[in-house]
Amino acid sequence: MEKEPIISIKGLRKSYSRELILKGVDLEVYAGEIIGYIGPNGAGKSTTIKILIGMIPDFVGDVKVLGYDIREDAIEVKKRIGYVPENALLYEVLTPMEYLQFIGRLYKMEDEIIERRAAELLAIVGLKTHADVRMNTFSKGMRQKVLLISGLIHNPDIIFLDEPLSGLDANAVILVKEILAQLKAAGKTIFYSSHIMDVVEKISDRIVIINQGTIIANGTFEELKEKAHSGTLEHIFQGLTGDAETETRAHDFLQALR
Ligand SMILES: Nc1ncnc2c1ncn2[C@@H]1O[C@H](COP(=O)(O)OP(=O)(O)OP(=O)(O)O)[C@@H](O)[C@H]1O
Repeated sequence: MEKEPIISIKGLRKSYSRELILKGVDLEVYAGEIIGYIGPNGAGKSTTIKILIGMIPDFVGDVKVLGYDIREDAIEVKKRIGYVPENALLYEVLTPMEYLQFIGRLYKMEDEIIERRAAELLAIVGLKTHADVRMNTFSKGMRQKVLLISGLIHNPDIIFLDEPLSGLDANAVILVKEILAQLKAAGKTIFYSSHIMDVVEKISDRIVIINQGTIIANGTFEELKEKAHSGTLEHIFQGLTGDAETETRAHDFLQALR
């Protein structure tokens, strides 16, 4: 019997006002995969992820996550998934501990478990001494670490990460990469969107490239490399998304400053 996908997207179209942003996306993701979802600025990556997590309900097409229709059973899906955005409205008057308590309670976790996990996770990412400090003084990277924990604290089955490394220092990036690898080893499914190509290249089982609302490539890094006759994901990306005149554009930029 064929395995059922854990995420199934069929004929997904999404417009903002009258502009068609997603132009018929079809994609299946299987349990335990790490999907690297990449594309140029404005291609529709965040829009796809927001639809998958039930944040945007008005779209055309069929979207199933964990077997649930996302339009009909968004609450069931939300209980079982985690979402780490690039930027989110952190309640800055709160401390990380207060914020994580708030998030944990939304997931109906017991206070004792929330506190234990939050304390452990904050210590692991180097925020032990900041657990009870208001976040309005935090750097971008410190906020990002809190967001990362808030997306994982309920130990979800599928994790959606939208540019999760934003603002993180090199050590934190290495730590997050290792955490993702271990989450995969623990059987989790990871849907990962980022512009940092070398990380996507290293961690993804499968890379999906979206350009102007359409999926233009879907395969393992090795498969994409073979098709594109190119050595790095950065070059494959550049070749497929058509921005080959970087040098001329940089030159024009400087000319315009004169
Ligand atoms: N709420 C909104 N209202 C109107 N247009 C929107 C809205 N959100 C996104 N868009 C538009 O939809 C398109 C896709 O945006 P999206 O955020 O999905 O792109 P992305 O691939 O995640 O880009 P980036 O790499 O820059 O984060 C863009 O043209 C954007 O301007």
